[in-house]
Amino acid sequence: MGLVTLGSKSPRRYELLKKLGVDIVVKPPNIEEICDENLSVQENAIKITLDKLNSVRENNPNDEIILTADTFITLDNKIYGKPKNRVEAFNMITKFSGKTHQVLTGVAIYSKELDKTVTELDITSVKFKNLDKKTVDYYLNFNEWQDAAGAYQIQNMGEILIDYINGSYSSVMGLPISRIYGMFVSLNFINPVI
Ligand SMILES: Cc1cn([C@H]2C[C@H](O)[C@@H](COP(=O)(O)OP(=O)(O)OP(=O)(O)O)O2)c(=O)[nH]c1=O
Repeated sequence: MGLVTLGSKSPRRYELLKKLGVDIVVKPPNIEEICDENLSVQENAIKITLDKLNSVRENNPNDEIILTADTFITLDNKIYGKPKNRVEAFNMITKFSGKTHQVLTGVAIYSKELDKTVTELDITSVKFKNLDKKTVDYYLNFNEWQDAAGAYQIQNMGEILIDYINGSYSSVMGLPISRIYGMFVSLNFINPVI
């Protein structure tokens, strides 16, 4: 099997992709993540994922397989990315308290051999428990909010905030592994027939 260029600086994405047994080289994109107000939330998730893909492709025109992704959260038509500071993180988690939000993860994969790009969008629902101020502050002290869309990390102590999820756990972490397997198969990169 060939080498996958992972266009992401996220260590979670690296670990998740590794589980598929592929060899990986990390080459993060160089873009500003800008949403287009004329697009829907879903369209924006794919747009930013493709912006990342195009950036990595431009800088690495000889790479065979390039994968990029983008994760953000929506609740009541508002988009939540990574919080800039602890106050923003506190407000985000408080907004999610007792409610169900959607985690959107867009994925784009380019195959040079086929000269083809495939994209998918995973939407997973996450229901938060009713959280009092003390619990939110207790969670924020773990400092997981600093590098996660929505200010929590399901794979770490973020689990204490969650009632249940409906969808893909790996997608909430940053990469929907089951979908990516299907995308690799469709691009003939993984061949399940031995
Ligand atoms: C909701 C949630 C997000 N996250 C992380 C996954 C992503 O790394 C991050 C979402 O931000 P992204 O902007 O999608 O990704 P990134 O900036 O970390 O990396 P890159 O743009 O280089 O690909 O939030 C978790 O680790 N756990 C969670 O439960």
